[in-house]
Amino acid sequence: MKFTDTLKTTIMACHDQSVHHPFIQQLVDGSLPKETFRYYLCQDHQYLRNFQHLHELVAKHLPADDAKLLLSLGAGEDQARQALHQALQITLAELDQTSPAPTNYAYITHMYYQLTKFGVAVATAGLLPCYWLYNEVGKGLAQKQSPDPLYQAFFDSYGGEDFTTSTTQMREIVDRLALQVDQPTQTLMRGAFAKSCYYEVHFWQMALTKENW
Ligand SMILES: Cc1ncc(CO)c(N)n1
Repeated sequence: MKFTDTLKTTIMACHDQSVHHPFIQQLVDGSLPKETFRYYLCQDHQYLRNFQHLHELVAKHLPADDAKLLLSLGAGEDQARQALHQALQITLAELDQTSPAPTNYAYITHMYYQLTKFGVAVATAGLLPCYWLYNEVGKGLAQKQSPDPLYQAFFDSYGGEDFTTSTTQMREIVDRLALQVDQPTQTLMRGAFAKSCYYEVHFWQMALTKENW
């Protein structure tokens, strides 16, 4: 069994909590207020910027092939996001000026902490739920047809072939890293993964309540 196979129960629990969460349910039935989705997109822009920066930091510690692969993973998502930003007329200034809300801040700082405290293998495990969860949610909701095409486009971008390939590749990177570390470090990798899953679920709640300081 590969290392990431042992994480399946954790990610599927996170998936179940996500699809039952009112934020996702309201995207599916089209009732989510546009203001709430805008809030989510602005917060998520901040999240993704830091997520990308973490990819750059982690890549410095990986063999050249995996470093290149890691840095190529997020490209498709950027394009899908730009389309959503345009549709909702969210400006670059607005995206840049958004300050991370408490849950977002906690998730971001958690990812940096895993890297500085425990190193590259643990940090990379902490980045994996981001791919895996959205891919599972996207695959499950790709055929649902939300009455709001914008919301359906959001799901479709994560359920499609490109993001599925990125998710598989990220799992393979984590599997290769797990083979190179000892058992206690594998336990830390599981811990980083589980904490990120926790924050993923709370990210929906943060958006739904438009959490603020
Ligand atoms: C918080 C969060 N997790 C995962 C993804 C998927 O990339 C995202 N865009 N945002």
